[in-house]
Amino acid sequence: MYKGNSISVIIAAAGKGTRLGGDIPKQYLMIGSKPVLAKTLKVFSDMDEIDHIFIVANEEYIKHCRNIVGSYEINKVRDIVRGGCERQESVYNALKAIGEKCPDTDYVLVHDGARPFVKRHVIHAVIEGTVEKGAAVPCVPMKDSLRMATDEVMSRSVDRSLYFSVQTPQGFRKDYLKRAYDKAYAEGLCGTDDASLAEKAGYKVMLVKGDYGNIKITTKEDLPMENRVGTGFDVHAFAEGRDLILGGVSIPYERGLAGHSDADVVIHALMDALLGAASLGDIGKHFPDTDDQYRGISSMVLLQRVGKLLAANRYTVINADITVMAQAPKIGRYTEDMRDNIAKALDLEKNRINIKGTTTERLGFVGREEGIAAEAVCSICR
Ligand SMILES: Nc1ccn([C@@H]2O[C@H](COP(=O)(O)OP(=O)(O)OP(=O)(O)O)[C@@H](O)[C@H]2O)c(=O)n1
Ligand SMILES: C[C@](O)(CO)[C@H](O)COP(=O)(O)O
Repeated sequence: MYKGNSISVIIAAAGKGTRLGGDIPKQYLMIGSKPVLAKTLKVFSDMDEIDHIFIVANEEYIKHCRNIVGSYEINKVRDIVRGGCERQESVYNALKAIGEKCPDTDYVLVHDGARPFVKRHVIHAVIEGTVEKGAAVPCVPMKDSLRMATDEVMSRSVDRSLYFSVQTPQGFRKDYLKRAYDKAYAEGLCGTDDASLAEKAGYKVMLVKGDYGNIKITTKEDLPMENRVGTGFDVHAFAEGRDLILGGVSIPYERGLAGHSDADVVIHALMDALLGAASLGDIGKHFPDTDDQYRGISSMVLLQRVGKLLAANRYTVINADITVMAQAPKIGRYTEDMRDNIAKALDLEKNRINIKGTTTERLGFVGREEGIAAEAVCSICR
């Protein structure tokens, strides 16, 4: 209860997300460990000022919505209402549900399910404005210069200080919003937001301070970047009669490394780091040493495949840092060529790859020159 008033929130989440594209509507995409819609709902559900939440969802996602409400412990959800073809129709359906299920509601906030970054201070400002003036919307000043297209090729500048970008939640006295929507429905009026319908019904709308971070996820550029790290470690023993291949470079030495493939320990550590960062398992899973097709294969070929696999999962490699532990031979003079090879296989700039060599001061199996070990750390994003 907010100062003796009951507040219901409509979360409009019945859109298809056509401008963003993809297999599922944007409100169900994951941001970190939570779906967009769960993040949005949680903000309102955790606020004492909010009494009731009504979600609007596409018919085929109502069950999924119910699961989100249960899994992410969203409280105060009174109904999940079927959406309409347009946002306006979806909100109207929820408004009718509020009338039936929570008739005690004094104020209604309407918020886009696709605005998960809304902050409490914006919601507070909207509530205060709504209680004071009957209708309030959050907005932010335009940052870019504005031009109005006058025909297909020409345009003229516009005074941007007169214009604001409007966000949600938009708050209204319930009777104002109901009247505005009833009128719009009866007269076939349309608006891109709730405030425009309230205005068409003759109500004045107060502007309150929004937040530039309160974006509506609309196109793929609006999705936050996901950064991940991975580590990889590999060891191969020296063997007589084999070539020594490190980072795709054939290094002149009296022995090579034993293995099913070319035993390029540097590339193996790197591939495990990349696969690990993307939660795609490890090289044993993708290129098992029980499979004859990988006998003697160049690890650079496998690295290219790992790069493609990451790209297919929309990951981009940011950088990789590799430490090669070898008592002998000294690898310093070959690291530039290794970096070139790796950058080429992953289609990256060379400065995203670093390779360092170290001895182990004659300690352990590396120190006894029984084999070579490599460790890789990488970071990827999507
Ligand atoms: N019929 C609709 C259309 C939209 N919305 C919701 O209204 C909000 C703002 O709409 P928009 O960004 O246009 O979402 P979509 O309609 O999904 O996007 P697009 O126009 O790209 O298809 C979103 O949370 C969306 O789920 C809704 O509840 N019902
Ligand atoms: C309601 C809204 O988010 C306010 O900015 C916006 O009007 C929705 O417009 P859309 O065309 O449905 O994206």
